[in-house]
Amino acid sequence: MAFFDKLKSKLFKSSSKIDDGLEAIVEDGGAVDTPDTDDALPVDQVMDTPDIAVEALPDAVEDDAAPLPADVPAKAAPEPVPLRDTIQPAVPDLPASAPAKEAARKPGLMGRLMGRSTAAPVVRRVLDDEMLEQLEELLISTDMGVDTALRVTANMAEGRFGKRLSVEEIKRLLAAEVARIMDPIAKPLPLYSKTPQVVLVVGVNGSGKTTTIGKLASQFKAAGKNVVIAAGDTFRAAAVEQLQVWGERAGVPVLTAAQGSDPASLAFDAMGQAERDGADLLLIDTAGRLQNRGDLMEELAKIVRVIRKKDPSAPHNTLLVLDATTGQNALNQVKVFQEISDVSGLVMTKLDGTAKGGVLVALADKFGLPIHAIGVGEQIDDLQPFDPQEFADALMGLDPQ
Ligand SMILES: Nc1nc2c(ncn2[C@@H]2O[C@H](COP(=O)(O)OP(=O)(O)OP(=O)(O)O)[C@@H](O)[C@H]2O)c(=O)[nH]1
Repeated sequence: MAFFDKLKSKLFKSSSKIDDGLEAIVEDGGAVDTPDTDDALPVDQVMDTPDIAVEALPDAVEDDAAPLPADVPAKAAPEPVPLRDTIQPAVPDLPASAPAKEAARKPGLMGRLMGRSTAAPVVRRVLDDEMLEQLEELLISTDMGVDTALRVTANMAEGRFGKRLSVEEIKRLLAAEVARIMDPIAKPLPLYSKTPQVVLVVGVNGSGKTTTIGKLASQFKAAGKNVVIAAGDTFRAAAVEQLQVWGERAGVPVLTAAQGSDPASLAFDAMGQAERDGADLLLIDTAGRLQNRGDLMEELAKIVRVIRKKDPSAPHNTLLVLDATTGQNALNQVKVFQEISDVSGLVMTKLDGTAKGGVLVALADKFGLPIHAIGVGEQIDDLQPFDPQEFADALMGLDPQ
């Protein structure tokens, strides 16, 4: 619960945008429940979940939850990541608590017969084409993207046209749809039995690569893993210093090279040190200068070539770090980095304080790449495992269920 509160308060900007927008949409053409309208449309009927949503829920959750034998071959056998506060994805509840909540707010039978109201009135609006369009626009404004917003709202509307919905009910229905899209891609960073496991971290400058590596190193170290960091962005002195600070804090060695020197040669040395140290994980930072794509592609390719001399199966993960505040531009970055490297999973940073959190839904919908973790601040604990239902609820501004 504490985790949820934190995520929710940190995703405040996305959720408050949806909050405000939904209030306005429902009030525009909605009406306060009266005894007549209550009787006409029982809440539990409104909240019936279409079959499509029910079927997709349980499957995806089991994948990563099963513990794995220790001696399985590399890449075949991920074990759950030992991130601090790891929360295994829960089977998303069907959106059943909204009716219960709102029913609880309604006056009892006697109260209604006597015309007494014991709670604030609930405004509901009939779901029609116009309202659906408004909902689409609202989701698009959180950077969910047109295609994804259309799909989310269409699924949510299925079987509910002509029914009267309240803000709370719409939030729960939309959250269920979002969680359904996100569920298959919520996967902790897999850990392999083969060590050192080499994790190449890529992303444009400023996306949060350095910070994410620092947080990952600290959290893995705290979980008992032996970690080595290679400060592979040899052009940016500030990035190297930042990594050294994280390294000191976490008690993790950070390998650096002279400014402007060849990152591939640093990566090679780091492989050597990781092997000598018996490290479990080698995290390699890389440059993010997309201005010259050809150069960056060649630089990454060279790093890969060189580390494969020591381990032909490396890198075992290529983590793309994306900045949520860039909104739809993040989609473009995935495309570009998929072209120049073998992206195996995503970390989305800066979800705190942005109204563009919906972009994560668009990413999940479009690329289906695993989301290993999300950044919700600059502190070590602000890198969290990705939980689809909590994310969906926080995005919609829902209270904990
Ligand atoms: N609010 C917030 N800030 C973050 C988060 N992750 C990183 N930052 C900040 O974003 C800024 C850029 O982060 P870096 O880790 O330096 O990004 P980078 O990709 O390594 O960028 P270069 O060092 O320029 O290559 C820093 O000020 C970080 O503190 C996050 O999840 N939330």
